Amino acid sequence: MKEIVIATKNAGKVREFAAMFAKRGIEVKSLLDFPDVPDVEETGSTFVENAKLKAEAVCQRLQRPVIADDSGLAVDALGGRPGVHSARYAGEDKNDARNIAKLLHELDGVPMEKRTARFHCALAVAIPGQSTAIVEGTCDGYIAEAPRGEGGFGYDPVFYLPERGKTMAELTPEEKNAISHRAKALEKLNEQWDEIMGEKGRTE
Ligand SMILES: O=c1nc[nH]c2c1ncn2[C@H]1C[C@H](O)[C@@H](COP(=O)(O)OP(=O)(O)OP(=O)(O)O)O1
Ligand SMILES: [Mg+2]
Repeated sequence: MKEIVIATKNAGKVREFAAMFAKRGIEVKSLLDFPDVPDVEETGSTFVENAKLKAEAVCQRLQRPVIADDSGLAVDALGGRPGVHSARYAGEDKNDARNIAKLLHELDGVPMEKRTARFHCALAVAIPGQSTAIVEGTCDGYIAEAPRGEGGFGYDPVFYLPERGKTMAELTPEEKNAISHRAKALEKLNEQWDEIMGEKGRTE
């Protein structure tokens, strides 16, 4: 396999997948390259369900192997919210800055030790004629009291990693791609690659 389609229009995800698959010599395409593919409604109640919905709909349409990523942030003090609603937390327009502002507002007055949170990533791999495979990864941290850093995307500027004394947005792309929920899910996919991809997985 020389090329894989990621069923996303999120440019931040595309950048990270492109960097991580480049190590295997695989080129990443996304729905930004297939503008005619309609949006898939994320009607599931879990990351896994939504990743499956996206991967299977786009695989059905393109008739080739497709990976979808459904991911988000679960904050303990908010009972796991925004969770699967992370992208549209502050409104349908999926605005990162407004999502962060809403999150900080909801956590106003909550002390640092109670601001524990976790990023989740579910990856669904849909291949024509096969059952869909799922891998997952998580990354633990805290919600900072103010945004910091320019890297990454989404909630990265407020996702604080105590062991580094930095937010996810203050890491280099290489550093983020070594520890993120997405990187951990991809590691699991790598371990199962031959099994999942079969003949299609060969690099030649
Ligand atoms: O590494 C991350 N660093 C920061 N924030 C992140 C990360 N990973 C996911 N997130 C946030 C962004 C968005 O608010 C939600 C994903 O929502 P999610 O539906 O999976 O993606 P999306 O709608 O942006 O693109 P698409 O569905 O086309 O893949 O979680
Ligand atoms: Mg989405």
